[in-house]
Amino acid sequence: MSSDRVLLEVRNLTVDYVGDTSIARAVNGIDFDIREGEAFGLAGESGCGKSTVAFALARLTRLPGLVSGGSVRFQGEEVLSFEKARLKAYRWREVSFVFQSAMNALNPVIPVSEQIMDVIETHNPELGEKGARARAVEMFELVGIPPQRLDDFPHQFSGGMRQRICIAIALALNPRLIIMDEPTTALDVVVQRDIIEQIVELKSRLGFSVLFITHDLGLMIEFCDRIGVMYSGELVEVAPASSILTNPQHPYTRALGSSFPPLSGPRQRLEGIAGSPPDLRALPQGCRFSPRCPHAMALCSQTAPELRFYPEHESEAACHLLN
Ligand SMILES: Nc1ncnc2c1ncn2[C@@H]1O[C@H](COP(=O)(O)OP(=O)(O)OP(=O)(O)O)[C@@H](O)[C@H]1O
Repeated sequence: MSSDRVLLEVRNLTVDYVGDTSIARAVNGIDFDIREGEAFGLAGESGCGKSTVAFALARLTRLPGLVSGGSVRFQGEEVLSFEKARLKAYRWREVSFVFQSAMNALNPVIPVSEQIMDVIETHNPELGEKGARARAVEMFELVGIPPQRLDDFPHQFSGGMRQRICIAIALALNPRLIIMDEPTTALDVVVQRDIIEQIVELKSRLGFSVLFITHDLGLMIEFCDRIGVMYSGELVEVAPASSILTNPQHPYTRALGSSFPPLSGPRQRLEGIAGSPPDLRALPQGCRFSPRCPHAMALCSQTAPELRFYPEHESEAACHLLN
């Protein structure tokens, strides 16, 4: 269960990719909060900026990417101005990351035990080798892998098990926030669901928050408390997962929902979304979705709408049609 206490507060976050002759603003001043114990999802078509946001929150943006503005506050502290030592603690102890390709990041020539213990000992030198091993055993048990296998090499595990090991490493320091960017996409559907169910169970037991990015909208709705929908580097809607498809406020959210097969009920034709997202170097004036929006009005191609809270729907949306 999530509480009302805010863990991470993102305000006006802006991220650019700087080229030789032009700048692409991949994230354009977005605002959202992740609450304590909450699973927050970021949805949207490929290229809308989800991973760019995830990297910026963990201060992992690398050139040509540049966080050019805004604020990211973690428990009230400004992450964007952390010095080196504070950043190191933030990245592991407070926030950790699980990527799609995380399982390939395990070093193939080093036993898994050493790789987990290395993370634990670096951040908790007082535990010593014995203490670190005990913690590694505990983490293996937590993600459902027999601890007898701790000294095996990565290739001795299946893809699903390797991804569980990465989740064990991500959880080893008991972080408050786990950023998961397509954490199970490379795995088969049954293993994906199994791992997600396990993360849900761990989340309710340990109380951490999750930022979840996946193309699987069904999985996201099942797993998340709230979902932010991004379009062309901006948040167009933030709403409870339970109502985002049944009561979407923004035409893009509606379109995203109708391009997604229903989980139950009669089969429907997928409407899809005509057209494609704009080139970041040649953005339309006004609302970025207006050239594809079936309901666009004259105002939409003149003025960009702001994200506003609509209490009757418990959601925020950025659309002139709602005003
Ligand atoms: N290193 C880079 N250099 C230049 N542009 C980049 C770079 N990385 C990403 N971009 C651009 O930034 C935008 C956002 O990309 P990002 O990977 O964050 O999107 P995404 O929503 O996570 O996509 P996907 O779902 O495909 O992972 C895209 O237009 C992409 O082309």
